[in-house]
Amino acid sequence: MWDPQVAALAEHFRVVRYDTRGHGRSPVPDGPHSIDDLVDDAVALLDRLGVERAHFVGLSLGGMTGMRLAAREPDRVDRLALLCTGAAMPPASNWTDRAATVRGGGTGVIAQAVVSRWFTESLRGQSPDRIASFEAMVAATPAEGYAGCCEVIAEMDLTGDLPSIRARTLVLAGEDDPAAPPSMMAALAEHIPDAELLVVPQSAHLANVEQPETVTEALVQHLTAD
Ligand SMILES: O=C(O)CC1=CCC(=O)O1
Repeated sequence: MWDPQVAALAEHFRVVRYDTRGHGRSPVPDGPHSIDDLVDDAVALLDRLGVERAHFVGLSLGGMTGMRLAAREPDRVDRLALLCTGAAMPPASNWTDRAATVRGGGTGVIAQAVVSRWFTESLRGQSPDRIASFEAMVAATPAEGYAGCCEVIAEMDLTGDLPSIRARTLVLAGEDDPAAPPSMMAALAEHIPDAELLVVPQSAHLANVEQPETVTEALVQHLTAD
């Protein structure tokens, strides 16, 4: 997911990417899981790598992990970048219904609908092969891993954490993101004390993929600024 940014970030930083539990090449532990479990995973990874303090960049569920990490473990987070995410995503039934659907039929049955919210209609029309590769990625995600993370979002409300985030924070929204619209992102920027909001035009939920130059430049600027 971060392929478009990694080379530019690696010019400045040691870059570590990881798959959230239940996704990609990470294990699918028994649930139920909570946002604190996802934070425990991030802290365990930092500990394993001997990293005391890091910048954290997260999109969607990764951003939720970043918010909770920065609020719960303020000494471990230097700067924070939150992309296309929210402190809560009600109603919970959207997520518990989705969990039930994938447990019943696998992630393949939702792949097309999910990815249709990740990119604008314009990109979907121009790059069907790219869209197909993201649909394949969703369809390859273990059903239990995906469902367990849907339940994390269903249960999660980080609204009370926002004022205690000390990290300087970039809040980056996709202008056309139906999942985390700019109004939701503006609320994050309003309640996190040292936050700046950037709305990226012509992008939906995966703004970093659809507008890679704009997002990479914003991240490098945010993470390297004095
Ligand atoms: O895939 C989606 O439906 C969009 C989304 C919102 C939060 C999240 O983790 O994914």
